[in-house]
Amino acid sequence: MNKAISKTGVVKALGAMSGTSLDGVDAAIVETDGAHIYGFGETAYRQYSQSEREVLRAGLGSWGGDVAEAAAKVVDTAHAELMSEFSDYDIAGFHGQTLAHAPRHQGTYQVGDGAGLSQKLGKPVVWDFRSDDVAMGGEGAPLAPFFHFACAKFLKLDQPVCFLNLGGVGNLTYVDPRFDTAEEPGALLAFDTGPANAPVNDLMQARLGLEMDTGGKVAMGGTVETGALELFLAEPYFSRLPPKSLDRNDFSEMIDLVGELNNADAAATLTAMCAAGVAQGMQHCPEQPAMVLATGGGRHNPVLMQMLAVSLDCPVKSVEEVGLDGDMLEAQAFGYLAVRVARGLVTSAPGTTGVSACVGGGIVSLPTGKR
Ligand SMILES: Nc1ncnc2c1ncn2[C@@H]1O[C@H](COP(=O)(O)OP(=O)(O)OP(=O)(O)O)[C@@H](O)[C@H]1O
Ligand SMILES: CC(=O)N[C@H]1[C@@H]2OC[C@@H](O2)[C@@H](O)[C@@H]1O[C@H](C)C(=O)O
Repeated sequence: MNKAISKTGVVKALGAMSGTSLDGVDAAIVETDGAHIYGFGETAYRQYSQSEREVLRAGLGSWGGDVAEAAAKVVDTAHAELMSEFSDYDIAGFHGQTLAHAPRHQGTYQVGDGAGLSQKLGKPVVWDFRSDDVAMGGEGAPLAPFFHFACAKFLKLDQPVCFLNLGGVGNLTYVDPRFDTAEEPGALLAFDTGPANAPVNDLMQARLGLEMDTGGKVAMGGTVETGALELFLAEPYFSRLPPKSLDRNDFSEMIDLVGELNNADAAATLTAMCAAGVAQGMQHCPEQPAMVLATGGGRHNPVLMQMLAVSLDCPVKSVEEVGLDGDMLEAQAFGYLAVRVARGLVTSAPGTTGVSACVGGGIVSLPTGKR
């Protein structure tokens, strides 16, 4: 029996996530029994410094070795600092940083030492969420869908909706809250839609030394180059049926498709590629959702949001419009999933990662003396 937390009842979980954008670590409290959400609590953010970000960037694509070890140190330090700001919680969920993801080949690789973090925080820590799903033949991502299902129930929604995370990579969860549980076939369909902000960020970095196209200001003055957009949509990824997932750099060559364009046209075209990947992906939804709820940093980009509004057949809203926190949803997701793991509940299903049967996963590390 797992003694990380009590077997039943509502607990406070602290989730922490370091996403593909490499901007920083988000941490947030969620109150849950592993099935339902009862409330959300404190949140915090710790930005990576420029030099830390460079170490992480150097580690991307590696499956171990010195660069990965250096990245792991940055991840461990940043998480320990940020999560130490919290004390009132029962268990933590630690996603770590994905350095590489190729579920059908080498697997999936998140750095970060959950056992060490548990010692530092003096709390049970759940980590390595993705490996078991991949070992069972799943994509290992996305994992937020079970949390999205719980959010839809928390919001008392009674029609299908989509959660659309616009991070470095985009991922979509179709949720049908008319089902009782997330495990039931048909309750969830999820997949990565394509690159979201990562190519635009890379373009801004390469051409202007900027981290992002803040407010879509560069893209706003540009014209979408339809030839490049068509070449992008011809990528075999878009004709694959979901579930399916991506590595951050799977589409890094997209930047070459806009190489000849001026900054504004290039940014507009890469932004349009993100929206087009989502529109393409939406065709896989079993029913037209009542709305798309956008979360992640891309929802702050009005150019991207406008492109989505034009290309999707249903309203597109920020999750804030229904009372959720779009900067913290992924961190909350890993807090929620930590409780599921600790209580032996599954965290993915055939409809979310393509795994052959519902599967749990994750390692539970307990601080010394608390076994
Ligand atoms: N004001 C803004 N204007 C335009 N883009 C923005 C703005 N704020 C954030 N973004 C974009 O959102 C990105 C960060 O998004 P987010 O924090 O959701 O990513 P992530 O969680 O690291 O990625 P993933 O979900 O793929 O793991 C930034 O790198 C930037 O591209
Ligand atoms: C392998 C990996 O880390 N994937 C991330 C990434 O970032 C967005 C998208 O690609 C999604 O599949 C996933 O993260 C979210 C939190 C998830 O697992 O739901």
